[in-house]
Amino acid sequence: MSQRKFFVGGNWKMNNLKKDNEKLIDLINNANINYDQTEVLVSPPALYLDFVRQKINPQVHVAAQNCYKVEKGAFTGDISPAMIKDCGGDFVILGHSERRNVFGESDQLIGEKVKHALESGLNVLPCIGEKLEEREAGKTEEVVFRQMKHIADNIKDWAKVVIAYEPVWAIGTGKTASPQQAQDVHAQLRKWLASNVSQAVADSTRILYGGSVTAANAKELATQPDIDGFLVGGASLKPEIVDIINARA
Ligand SMILES: O=C(CO)COP(=O)(O)O
Repeated sequence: MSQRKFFVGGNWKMNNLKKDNEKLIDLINNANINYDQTEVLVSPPALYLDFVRQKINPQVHVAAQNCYKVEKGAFTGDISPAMIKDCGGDFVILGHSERRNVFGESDQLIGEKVKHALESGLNVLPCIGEKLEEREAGKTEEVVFRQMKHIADNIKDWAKVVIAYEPVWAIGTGKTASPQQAQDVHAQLRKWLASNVSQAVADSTRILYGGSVTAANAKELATQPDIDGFLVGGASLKPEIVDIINARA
């Protein structure tokens, strides 16, 4: 188990209306959570950032699920880091596999978004991960290292960065990576950071695992030395998120 502070994020994706958000907020606000031990983040759809920020425990980070790479302009339908901050958000998830694969975002664009979000003063949570066919072709490392490089090249202040490794084949499928499979990739990513950024950054940067995390599998995943927490989708909409947050408690 690492000395890095445990970190659990709930990516609500495009789910829930205000009344459901209120229930989730109540759940988290009333739960027994040791915030000295675990950092907690929730990521509602951007429309609800303000609403969630007003109501949730101030110790909980509030993240947008995406943003664009400039502060303002003629980009119909998009939002900027300045707007996220204005609505009380302090983090943004970037490069989620659904952004990459459903909305066609490139490594290059994700790198540019990381750069602008950091320059705007947000913390960033960039996501990387291979598809099933890439894993089966033995290309997992090649893919995640390439994704990581486009992100890392745009980061100056690593204290504002938490990485999520989310194998695409494990997202929303009920197929979690085994603790060993996840640990292996996390260890390789940390080695990559040591060689390509610095040993200090490799030692201090949290690498979260995401992909079908549940209360049932979180505890064992959380014992792996290079897994520093989770980015949770489906289970973050249910009461079990509290058990996942407390997986190391
Ligand atoms: O995409 C994810 C979190 O960002 C993971 O989603 P699930 O936990 O639903 O598999």
